Amino acid sequence: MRSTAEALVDVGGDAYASERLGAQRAERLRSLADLPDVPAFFGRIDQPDRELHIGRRHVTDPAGDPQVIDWRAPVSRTYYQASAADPQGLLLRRRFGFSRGELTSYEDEDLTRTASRGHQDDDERGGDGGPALGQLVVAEIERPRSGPMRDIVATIQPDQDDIVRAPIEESVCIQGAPGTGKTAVGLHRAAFLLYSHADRLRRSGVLVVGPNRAFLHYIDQVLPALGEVDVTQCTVADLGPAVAVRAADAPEVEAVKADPRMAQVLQRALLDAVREPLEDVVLELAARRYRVRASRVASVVRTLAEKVAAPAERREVYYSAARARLARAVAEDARRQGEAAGFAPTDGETARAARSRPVKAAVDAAWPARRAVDLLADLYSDPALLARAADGVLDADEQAALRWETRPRSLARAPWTAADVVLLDEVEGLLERPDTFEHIVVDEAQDLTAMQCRAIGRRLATGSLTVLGDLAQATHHASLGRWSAVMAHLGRPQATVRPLTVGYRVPGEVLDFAARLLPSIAPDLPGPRAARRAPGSLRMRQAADLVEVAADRAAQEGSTAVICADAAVEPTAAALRSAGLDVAVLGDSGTGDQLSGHVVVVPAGLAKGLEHDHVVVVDPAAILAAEPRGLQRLYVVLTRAVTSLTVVGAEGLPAELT
Ligand SMILES: Nc1ncnc2c1ncn2[C@@H]1O[C@H](COP(=O)(O)OP(=O)(O)OP(=O)(O)O)[C@@H](O)[C@H]1O
Repeated sequence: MRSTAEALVDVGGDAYASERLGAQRAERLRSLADLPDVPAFFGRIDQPDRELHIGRRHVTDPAGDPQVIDWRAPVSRTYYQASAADPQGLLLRRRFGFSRGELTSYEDEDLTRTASRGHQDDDERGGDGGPALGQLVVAEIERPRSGPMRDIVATIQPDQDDIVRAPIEESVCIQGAPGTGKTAVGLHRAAFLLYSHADRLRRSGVLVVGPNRAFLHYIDQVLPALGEVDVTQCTVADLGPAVAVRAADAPEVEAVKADPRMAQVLQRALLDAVREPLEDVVLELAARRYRVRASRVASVVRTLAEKVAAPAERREVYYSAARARLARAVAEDARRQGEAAGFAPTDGETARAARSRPVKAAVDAAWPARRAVDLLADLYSDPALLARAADGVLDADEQAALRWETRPRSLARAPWTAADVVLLDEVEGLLERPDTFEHIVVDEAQDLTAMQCRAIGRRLATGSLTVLGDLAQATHHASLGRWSAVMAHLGRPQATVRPLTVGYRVPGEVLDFAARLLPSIAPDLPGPRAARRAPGSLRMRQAADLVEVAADRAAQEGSTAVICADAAVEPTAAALRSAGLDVAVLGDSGTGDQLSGHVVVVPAGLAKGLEHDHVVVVDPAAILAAEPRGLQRLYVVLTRAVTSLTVVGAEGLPAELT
């Protein structure tokens, strides 16, 4: 297929057509480029009359006959869904095992055996009564981690496949315990939708929103490995305007800024400067003078203000565009007067009149141009404006929490906080229509505040959402706590919540241990079930044993992370280095070499969503004490391990875990 594409000659009817053909061919070659170590197929299904190989993309022979079927094609579905109990027309499923691109093994499942026989085989039962996993699937899950996240296309499980292939119209919300594959499922769903609805999605795109740069860096190879290179990935902060964050809010201040009532306050503040004019506008149109009555202009201003204040999904007019509309309305009024008097001003003359000085002055007075940063700075530093905008919405204490002592002279150096960026984005969403996407995948969504949800929802004009998260891992104090609230603020309140309960990452011993925190942090959630058990995977050690434990784990195959309270990162790294260990520290940006260092020290605040073969959790008491939701943070860090978890300083574990 590659040589066919390479051999084509880009001759179109003219230079432009030839150039377009060349660009298309380059695109095709790019999508056909092989990634080293990525085999052309990973599975086979045998139907009574044919055998089909399943792979990451279609492969055809020179005659155009399919040799490998794309995993996303409808016929591939049986590869993921068939079981002995419900063979779906298959006789056999074969999984191929590869090592560094070389075929090393295969495993057959005879789907003609009856269900009861299959499930009684000891080696087919999952760790905690979960699904029966073949040896190749277990080997894939346990394969040592290094570097970024991998795709799971060869081994997607039936409950995961249901979500991956849910119809594009359906917004889905997935509540899944740690390591159940939420992130993997969300990314594979993006790839599935891009394949199944290529035209629709390539035009307006797919967006993946993650919690921080380190996480985005960790997942950024998955979609390219699946042949999808045109997906935008960003953090919620990236959605907002590029202002430098120079300050942090106290929790009670952040709680006010994250509250959805702020949307109303900001909208009122924006429209506060809009004035119905008291004076007529006198303007020239096609060399004649006209007077447009103040009452006429006022009525246009009122209508526009109502339209700008409409809920986002029904908003037709944005604040900035309303200025041009107002100017046009004034000029059009003059034109009608001219027509009534027997003149016929042209479109061009009317447009010129709309740009004339008296009309501009009238628009500036009635509907002043605004910038988000000015508006928010005004709101924070002008108590009278704040009182007008927040009247009946925020109480006196809440208003006081927002106030700045003084308005900084330069707004570029203002003490903006992360929550302010979200508010600035809300204002920008009133000023201009944001760029929108046809599908948005939101990961770690349990931590979103109402205002962050609104920022994401605004970017979803008519499309649908895949929302992934675990309420038990919600560490942000202003997060919403209920999926119904998250989905409502995202603008898709009807979404169904689907659970994923089988944990693939964490061995049963470790998962059961961490889950003892659930009654305290998320009593309504079902306990997770581990797909496999690994005796000896959980160990408790004294604080003094840190260096010895880290050295021992680092000597094992796979990645080793030492997770500690954010404030303890430097001393912990220093202690390990002075013992001669090769240590990297994971920073916000999460660059590759930090992730593949021999021992990587991970601040607890950045551990979410990541995983490592061996995890050493240092001083749980400090992690617990570092933040109001310390128990949730501890649950996150205890559920990062694929192979082993060692708690160092186990004497400081909370009562639930001792
Ligand atoms: N069907 C599968 N086959 C092989 N590996 C899988 C499968 N499902 C999940 N995994 C692996 O399990 C690990 C956890 O997956 P993932 O990170 O998507 O879980 P998560 O639910 O997002 O976890 P967290 O709650 O910690 O964010 C990953 O290494 C992933 O590759």
